Amino acid sequence: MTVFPNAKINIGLTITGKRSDGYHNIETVLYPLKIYDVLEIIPNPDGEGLEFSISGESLAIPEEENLCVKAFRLLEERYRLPAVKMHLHKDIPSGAGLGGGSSDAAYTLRLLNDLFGLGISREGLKDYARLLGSDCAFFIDNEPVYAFGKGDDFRPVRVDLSDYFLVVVMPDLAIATARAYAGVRPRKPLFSLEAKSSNPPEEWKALVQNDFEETIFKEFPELSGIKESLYAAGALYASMSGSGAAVYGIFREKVHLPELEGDCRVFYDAG
Ligand SMILES: C[C@](O)(CO)[C@H](O)COP(=O)(O)OP(=O)(O)OC[C@H]1O[C@@H](n2ccc(N)nc2=O)[C@H](O)[C@@H]1O
Ligand SMILES: Nc1ncnc2c1ncn2[C@@H]1O[C@H](COP(=O)(O)OP(=O)(O)OP(=O)(O)O)[C@@H](O)[C@H]1O
Repeated sequence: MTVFPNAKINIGLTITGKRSDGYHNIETVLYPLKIYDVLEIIPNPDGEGLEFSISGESLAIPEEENLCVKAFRLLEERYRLPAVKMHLHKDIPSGAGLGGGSSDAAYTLRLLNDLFGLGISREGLKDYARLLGSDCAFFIDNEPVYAFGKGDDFRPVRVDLSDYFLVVVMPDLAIATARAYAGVRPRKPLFSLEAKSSNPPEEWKALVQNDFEETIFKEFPELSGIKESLYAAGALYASMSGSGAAVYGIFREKVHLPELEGDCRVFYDAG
């Protein structure tokens, strides 16, 4: 069986406090993108356990560190899983703030559950996903949500970008999430993002911000340059996604940005 783990963007991101478990409390809106990896899992009756292979963008991590493998191991410890062959084709840029690895993990849980009839509920899958990373649980339902706590408690949100043209720009730069969090001082926002996101994208520029931008843009000014280029090209709203390095722009009409394509991967109509 083959599935297509998708990426996500963060619309706004406020870091509201440091938790006793070393993580941070945040609020953000998570929104699914039409940018995909490919994940195939097939029963392997002549084999044992998990045979894993990967293609596409290389990750330079040991196999057991891959979030797909971690997801398999998590279920293997709790359920009788038949031997499988798993292949992951990476196309979502990694270290981008696009949730690629998190999505791969969530889709591995969903696929094993469906393939072998494990009977795990949606909420049960989200609880397993929470053990794999803060962004993973979002990809179980994969709907736009207002996320809070560690970023894996959700409330529905009415954000619909289907009438807009979303461009995602990915420079040749990977940013480690932990390092990005270490650089930001928490703040208490006057108004919650949950309220602000009910405004249309035309009003977000003055309302909705990503708290990582200040420190990340100081270290990587080219990212701020991309954001400004998107506004210069007519974006209604532009922002870095999550802890970066991807920067996205929301346009009313279709655009083409050849000036950005030289040094970056540009994904058009991604929303
Ligand atoms: C930046 C976001 O992508 C926004 O959606 C997420 O908050 C990060 O999600 P993620 O990549 O799945 O992050 P995890 O793999 O859970 O955590 C990586 C590291 O980021 C930091 N981290 C992550 C989430 C969070 N709420 N507070 C944190 O401080 C911690 O140092 C953690 O060790
Ligand atoms: N299947 C995978 N795909 C991508 N990265 C993976 C995967 N498994 C483990 N990783 C590791 O996780 C790190 C972060 O992966 P991921 O793509 O989720 O982060 P990201 O793009 O920064 O997204 P976000 O920070 O929004 O979760 C990578 O740098 C890589 O070392």
